[in-house]
Amino acid sequence: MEVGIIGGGKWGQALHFAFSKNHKSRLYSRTPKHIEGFASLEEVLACPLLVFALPAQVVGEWLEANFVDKGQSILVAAKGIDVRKHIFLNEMFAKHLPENRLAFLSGPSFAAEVMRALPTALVISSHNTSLAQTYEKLFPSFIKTYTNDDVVGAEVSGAYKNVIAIASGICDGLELGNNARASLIARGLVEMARFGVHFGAKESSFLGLSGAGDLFLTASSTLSRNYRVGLGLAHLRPLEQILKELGEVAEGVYTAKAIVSMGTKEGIYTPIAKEVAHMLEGKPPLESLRDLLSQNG
Ligand SMILES: NC(=O)C1=CN([C@@H]2O[C@H](COP(=O)(O)OP(=O)(O)OC[C@H]3O[C@@H](n4cnc5c(N)ncnc54)[C@H](O)[C@@H]3O)[C@@H](O)[C@H]2O)C=CC1
Ligand SMILES: O=C(CO)COP(=O)(O)O
Repeated sequence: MEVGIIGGGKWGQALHFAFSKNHKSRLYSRTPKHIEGFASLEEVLACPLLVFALPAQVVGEWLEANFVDKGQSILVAAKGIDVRKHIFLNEMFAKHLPENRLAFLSGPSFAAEVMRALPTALVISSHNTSLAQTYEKLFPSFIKTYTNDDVVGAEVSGAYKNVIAIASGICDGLELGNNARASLIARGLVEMARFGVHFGAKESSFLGLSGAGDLFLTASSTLSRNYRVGLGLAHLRPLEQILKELGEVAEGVYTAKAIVSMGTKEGIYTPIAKEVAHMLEGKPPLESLRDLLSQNG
């Protein structure tokens, strides 16, 4: 099969590496890369199976400016919620192609480990079962895949866990201990499930790889960019400087704000996301964590 990847960041390159094991994979990014299979945008858009691996915040403008509908399907590999429009990515993509040509990728998967061909498990979610199964065939044997039809569950899990990972990094950066971190992660899981179920997600998705799996991974490892943002905030470093040094996307920074807006509008209880948004705007981390973890919080 032939697959075209849009986005040459860490995740786009890792997926390209994985797909290239058994298939013809082409990768396009705005900055040319010296890797086998690098292709022009035109060549990539001509592939029947596309994978979108750019940050969530650029989805709208990228599709408007570049997407040409030739009947291709898209597997969305970004994990975030648009901070300006406050809508899920499936709604943004649905403006450009029908939902039966859309699928979403989620699950615990650091690009750096996929690049080393380490065992990984991923979920492909689509309202079109046969499309999910087609994308499944692209993955090599070191990646175990599962399919389901819970698109909103996959999206909310992938986006929300980044916000909880920032909180967890802050908790560890402040050296508040393992008890505190475990309680944040567990409460974070409940919080993200409540948010997702409100928008139609299945609760069971949050107990599996997309939810608990990716949350546990991201909220407990310095390999996570979002967790590292949290560590930086705990050490009272300015956000701008943290992001500049990171040099890669940390989706939770934007998704926290989107969740708070959507939660406020819909009357959903999102205490951890709210405190993360406050800390990103300058609230002292110790004060925020006390508000979250103390008896009166
Ligand atoms: N790195 C990882 O381990 C994983 C990342 N993801 C998700 O995949 C998405 C992409 O992440 P990474 O590749 O890791 O980020 P990255 O920061 O490594 O790369 C992002 C890429 O997007 C490009 N880009 C940024 N704005 C652009 C624009 N306006 N137009 C065109 N290109 C633009 C950058 O030049 C860069 O090549 C994120 O939503 C992330 O949450 C999902 C699973 C794992
Ligand atoms: O989504 C990821 C792993 O599943 C990557 O997390 P970070 O973006 O925090 O590095």
